[in-house]
Amino acid sequence: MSRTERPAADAPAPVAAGVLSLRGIRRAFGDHVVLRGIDLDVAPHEVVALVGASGSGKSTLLRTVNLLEPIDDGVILLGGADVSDPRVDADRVRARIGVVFQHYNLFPHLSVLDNVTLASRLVHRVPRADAERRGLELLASIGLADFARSFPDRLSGGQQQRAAIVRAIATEPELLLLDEVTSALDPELVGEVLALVRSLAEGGTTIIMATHEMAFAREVADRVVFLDAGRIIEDAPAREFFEAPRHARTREFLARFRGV
Ligand SMILES: Nc1ncnc2c1ncn2[C@@H]1O[C@H](COP(=O)(O)OP(=O)(O)OP(=O)(O)O)[C@@H](O)[C@H]1O
Repeated sequence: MSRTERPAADAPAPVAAGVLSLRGIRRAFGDHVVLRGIDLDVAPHEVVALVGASGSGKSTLLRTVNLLEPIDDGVILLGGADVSDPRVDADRVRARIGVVFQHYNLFPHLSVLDNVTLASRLVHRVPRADAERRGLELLASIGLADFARSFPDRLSGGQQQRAAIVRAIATEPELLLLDEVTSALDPELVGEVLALVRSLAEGGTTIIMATHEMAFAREVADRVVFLDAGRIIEDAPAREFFEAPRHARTREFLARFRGV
């Protein structure tokens, strides 16, 4: 299912424009300042894990990237273009970003295949036959081809979440945002969803994933960004983040995840 192979580990840093750059992102709900000036750059093929305590602002940050949450201040560059400009068509920006939330939001009244192909057909105007061919390939790649014509309620939670993930990549987005995609699953279903995320990461998909799965972040992410009360406290290569965190707040946070 990979679109682009990830460059070899020793390849030079990509010279292409970053996929995403955030500068000074600020968001408050009334007096509650949730994002306090976030700067973040994501390069092509990078997998960034966004970690932090509950309420630290991870979901809000992902929602701002997808323009689902307005910002009070700052700039969002997607592929080098300022998409935080109020004159920008938010739907067109969203069409370039795949998003999967904690609760798999498949449309219950559409077949699994229609769910997977909907955005391609309606937003990207891909002919139905082509969209369905691609959708079936994607469903086959996650072992769900036999459920293509079923409604989502025939699937387990893990199967639904995997279908939601392939739906998000069916349009070949520039960036995939995953917001705690395993948090609502029974523990025995978590592994199958993480395996799919791992294969996308290995295939070169650019991903930002908010997660509480520290072992997974350590294994799959290139970088880990630690958000604490709306600020990025640490932003480091995954190995360095877990083995030699620089900040006391990071160490405190990681101490809660024994065995990582
Ligand atoms: N629409 C809203 N109105 C008011 N407060 C909000 C709104 N959305 C988020 N918040 C607040 O913003 C803070 C950050 O929430 P957010 O969901 O971004 O945190 P999080 O790090 O993703 O947490 P979790 O790990 O529990 O999902 C929380 O205090 C939350 O109550």
